[in-house]
Amino acid sequence: MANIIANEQVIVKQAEQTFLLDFSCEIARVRTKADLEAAIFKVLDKILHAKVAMITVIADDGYNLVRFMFDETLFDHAREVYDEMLGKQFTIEETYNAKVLSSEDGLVFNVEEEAMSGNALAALWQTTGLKNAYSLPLRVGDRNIGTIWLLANHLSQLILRGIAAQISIAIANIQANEKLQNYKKQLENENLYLKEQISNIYNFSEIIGNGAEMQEVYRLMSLVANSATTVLVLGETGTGKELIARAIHNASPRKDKLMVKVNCAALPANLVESELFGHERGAFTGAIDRRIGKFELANQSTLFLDEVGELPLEAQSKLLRAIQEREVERVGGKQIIKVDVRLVVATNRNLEEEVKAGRFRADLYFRLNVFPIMLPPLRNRTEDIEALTLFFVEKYSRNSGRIIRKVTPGVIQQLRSYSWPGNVRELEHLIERSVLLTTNSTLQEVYIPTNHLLSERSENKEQFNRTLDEVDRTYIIGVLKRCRGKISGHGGAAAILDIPGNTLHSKMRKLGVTKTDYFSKE
Ligand SMILES: Nc1ncnc2c1ncn2[C@@H]1O[C@H](COP(=O)(O)OP(=O)(O)OP(=O)(O)O)[C@@H](O)[C@H]1O
Repeated sequence: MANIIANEQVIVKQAEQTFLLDFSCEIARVRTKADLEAAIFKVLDKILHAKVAMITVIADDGYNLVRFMFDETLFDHAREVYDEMLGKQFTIEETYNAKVLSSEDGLVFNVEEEAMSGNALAALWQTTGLKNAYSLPLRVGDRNIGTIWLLANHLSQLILRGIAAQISIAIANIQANEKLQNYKKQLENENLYLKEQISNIYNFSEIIGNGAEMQEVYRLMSLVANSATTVLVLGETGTGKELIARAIHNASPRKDKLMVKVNCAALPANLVESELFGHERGAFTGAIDRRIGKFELANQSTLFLDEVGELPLEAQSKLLRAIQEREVERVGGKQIIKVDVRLVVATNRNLEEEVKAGRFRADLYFRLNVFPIMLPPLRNRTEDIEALTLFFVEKYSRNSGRIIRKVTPGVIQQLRSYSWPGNVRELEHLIERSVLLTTNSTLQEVYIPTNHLLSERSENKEQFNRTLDEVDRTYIIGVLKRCRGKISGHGGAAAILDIPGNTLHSKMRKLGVTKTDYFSKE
C-alpha cells in the first residue's frame, strides 16, 4: 500500500514537473501583457482549472499596488462587487497584501470562511465555486514586484512556487519591455523635436559664424521663425541683414512661397507707394497699366523691407495702415485688398534717433520693433573671421575655377586686425579679389586697406596706393566729424559736400561709413 501511495506521489510529481516545464516554455515566449494573458489562460485555466483572480504590481512609487491582470470571466456574475473593487486603491501596507508580500511561499485562504468573515473579494471568488484562494508574492531575486491571487480547488506547493516564479519573470520582462518602448518613444519624440530645431538652426546653415554673438542671433531666429511676428533686423551695413531675413523666411511655415524684397532706399520717393501697394491704371503720369504692389505679391509669404529707415514719411503712414489693418489700397484705387503678409524689416539706421529727429514715425517704429534682432559688426566677432574667410575662399575659388585649399595663419591674423567698416560684405569682396590675384593653392596675401587697422588707427598714413573710394571715404568721414555727424540740413555734411542728403546717405552706405567712424575719438 505504502508503495502504491509512494508510486502515485512520484507520478503526480512528475506530472507537475512536466506541467511546469510546459508552462516555462509558454512563458519564455511572452513579450507583452496580452501574451501573458494568453499563456495563463491556456495553461492555468485549461490544465490546472485555476483562475487568476488578480495580479497586482508594485507601482514606481514602491507603495501603491496597481491591478495588472485578472480573469474577466470571474466577474460576469458580480459586476457590482467588481466595480466597487476597482474603485479601491491597494497599497503594500494593506493587511492582506502586507502579509502576502512578507511571506516566504504565500498564503492559502478558504474561500467560504473568508466570505463569511466579510471579505468582499471572497464573495466574488465564491461565485466560481472554487474552494481556495492562493496568494503569492511575485519576486525577482529579493525584490517584491507584486502579488498573484489564484483560485483553485487544490494546487501543490511545488506548482504554486513554480507558477509564481515564472510569472514574476514574465512580468519583469514585460515591464522592462514597456519601459524600453516608452523610452524609445520618448527618444523618437525628442529626435523629432531636435530635427525640427536643427532644421530651424541649420536652415541657417548658409550663415557662417558660430561665435557667442551669432549663437544669440540664431537663438532669436529659432524663436521667431515659426510665427508671423514682425522682425526688425538691425545692424551696420554688410552685417548680413538680408541673409538673416531670408533664413527666417526659409525656416517659417511660409517658406514654400517666395520671399518678396523691397529696397526702400533704392526707390524714388514718388514711386515707393506704388511699389509697395500697387497702382491702378492712370493713377499717375506713367501708370499705363494696373500693377499689383509688393504687399499683394507677398500675400501668404514674407515681405522683406530693406532699409526701412529710408522710407519717406508719407509712405510710412501707408505702411503703418497696412500693418495695422492687414489690408492695402492700390494708388488711385478704391478697393480694399486684404493681405496676409509676414514682415521682416531691416535698417542700419538707429530708428530711435530717426524718431527723435522726426524722420521716422514713432507709431510705425513701435509696430516694427516687435522682435528686434541685432547683428553684431564683424569687428566684434573676430572669432568668426577665419570661418568666413574659408567659406568665401571656397566659394570664389569654385566660381573662378581655382583650387585654393589653404589660407596662411598670417593672412587670418591680418584679417583679424582690421576693423571691417563694411563688415562681412567688405570681407567677402576682399576675398573675392584676393582669390583672383592668387596663382597657387594657398592664399598668402590679402590686400587690406591700411586705414581702419584695429591696432593702429591713424589718419596720418601714406596717401599713396589708395583707391578713389578710399580717399572719398576718408574725406567724407572727416567732414562728418567736423559736422558732428549731422548729415542733412543747415550745417550738415551734405551741404558742405554740395550733394543732396540722400546721395550722401547712399555714398556712405556704399563706402561703409558708419557712426562708429565719424563719432570715433581719434
Ligand atoms: N554670417 C554670414 N555668413 C555668410 N555670408 C554672410 C554673412 N553675413 C553676411 N554675409 C554676406 O555678406 C554680404 C552682405 O550681406 P547682406 O546683404 O545680407 O548685408 P546687409 O546687412 O543686408 O547689408 P546692407 O545694410 O548694406 O543692405 C552678402 O553677400 C551675404 O551673403
